[in-house]
Amino acid sequence: MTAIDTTDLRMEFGDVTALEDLNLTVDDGELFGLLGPNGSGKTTTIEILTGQRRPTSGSATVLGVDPVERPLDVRSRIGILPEREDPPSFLTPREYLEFAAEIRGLEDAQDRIGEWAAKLSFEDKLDTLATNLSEGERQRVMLAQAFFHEPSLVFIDEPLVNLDPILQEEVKDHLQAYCEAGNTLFLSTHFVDVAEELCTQVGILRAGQLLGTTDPRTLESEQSLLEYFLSTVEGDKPEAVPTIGR
Ligand SMILES: Nc1ncnc2c1ncn2[C@@H]1O[C@H](COP(=O)(O)OP(=O)(O)OP(=O)(O)O)[C@@H](O)[C@H]1O
Repeated sequence: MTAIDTTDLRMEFGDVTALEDLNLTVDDGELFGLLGPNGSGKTTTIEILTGQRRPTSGSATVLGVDPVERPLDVRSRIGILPEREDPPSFLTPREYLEFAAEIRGLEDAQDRIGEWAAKLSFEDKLDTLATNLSEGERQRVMLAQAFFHEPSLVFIDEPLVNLDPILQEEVKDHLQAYCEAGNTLFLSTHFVDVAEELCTQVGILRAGQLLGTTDPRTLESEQSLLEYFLSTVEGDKPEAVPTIGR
């Protein structure tokens, strides 16, 4: 089955073409990573697929639903974590997650909140105002809201940003287990090493054009995903691309 399918998806902002006729398919169970330089159209792609932005032309289906015609329907079926999005500063994680649970019609909110706070190690901060949380703690709360209603498809922009190395490893394990259970993950990232370690499919975007997709596990043994990325994008020096450890 296909989780995401786009046909000639195009987004123009005035004279800037953010996406140029994107044709992309992501199958169920894939851990898909969209890699690309700054301004290549990754966020725009996620915004269209999650029903937040109407494309200039072209079409898409997400879990079989058109995100342009039925954005609320799509958003009720998926999880979303945009880049650098925080819980409201004036709410505690518990209050914010209760609010998110109510919107999603979850009846066992307290159980799920407890379960995800334990999984992401913020049980002791559940009743602390978000303004008093560290960046990494806020990212954990946002990860919990993306997953705690158990959607079969989640979109995440930079999943590991601000997490300490221990939690990064735990979140990576979670993301892989989530897809091994048959769910689908759509990541956007600048971190080639993260994509290489986690993803089952990687798409390379440059200036709104999808230049190629590959399964990093099937690259020639002497070719890293970083080399594939650079040769696909333009043959820059490896130092031009950040890795999570930098
Ligand atoms: N609302 C907007 N109005 C005008 N131009 C926009 C708007 N949103 C994005 N753009 C432009 O569209 C292009 C793609 O932007 P987008 O944010 O999708 O890239 P990105 O790959 O997510 O970048 P980054 O890696 O820097 O986050 C860029 O040239 C950007 O300046």
